[in-house]
Amino acid sequence: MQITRRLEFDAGHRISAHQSQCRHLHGHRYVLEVTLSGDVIHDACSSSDGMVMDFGAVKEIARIHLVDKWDHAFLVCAGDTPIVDFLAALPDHKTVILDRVPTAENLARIAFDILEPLYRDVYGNHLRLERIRLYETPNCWADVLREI
Ligand SMILES: Nc1nc2c(c(=O)[nH]1)N=C([C@H](O)[C@H](O)COP(=O)(O)OP(=O)(O)OP(=O)(O)O)CN2
Ligand SMILES: [Zn+2]
Repeated sequence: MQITRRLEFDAGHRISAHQSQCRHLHGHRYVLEVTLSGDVIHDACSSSDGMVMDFGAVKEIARIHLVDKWDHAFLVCAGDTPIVDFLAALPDHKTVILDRVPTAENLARIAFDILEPLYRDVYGNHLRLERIRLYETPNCWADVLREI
């Protein structure tokens, strides 16, 4: 069985080498979809009876380990030095420095790699992170799928 939990957050970014608009500083309301697979729990004594994982618990893991860190942050590549230096000069600015360009593809990959071990076997019901889908806009998204 598969379940999906959707979370949303706001963040700024730019793609400095982009030929068009995206080289400018701008932001998105990102949508993160976390898709898990696992066996449905059959335990009348458990609050998760009938579930793969409680949607609230799915959200808490993604919120604590990813969304709270990226929400209202500026996501910047370490190599984008003018912006890294500018943001460092702003007192207490929420900046997330990444080792790669903050495209939807790269952000989805980073999200998958952070979250995958955190969902693995949480309930002993073969729970796995199957897919991270990250919407950069309502029309543009990237998927990272579990490979093994
Ligand atoms: N493969 C990718 N292409 C682009 C990315 C990306 O992350 N991966 N990012 C951008 C820009 O950052 C921007 O977020 C996308 O803007 P745009 O193409 O304008 O998307 P919209 O949904 O706003 O487009 P509409 O034409 O208004 O629907 C660019 N490319
Ligand atoms: Zn963008």
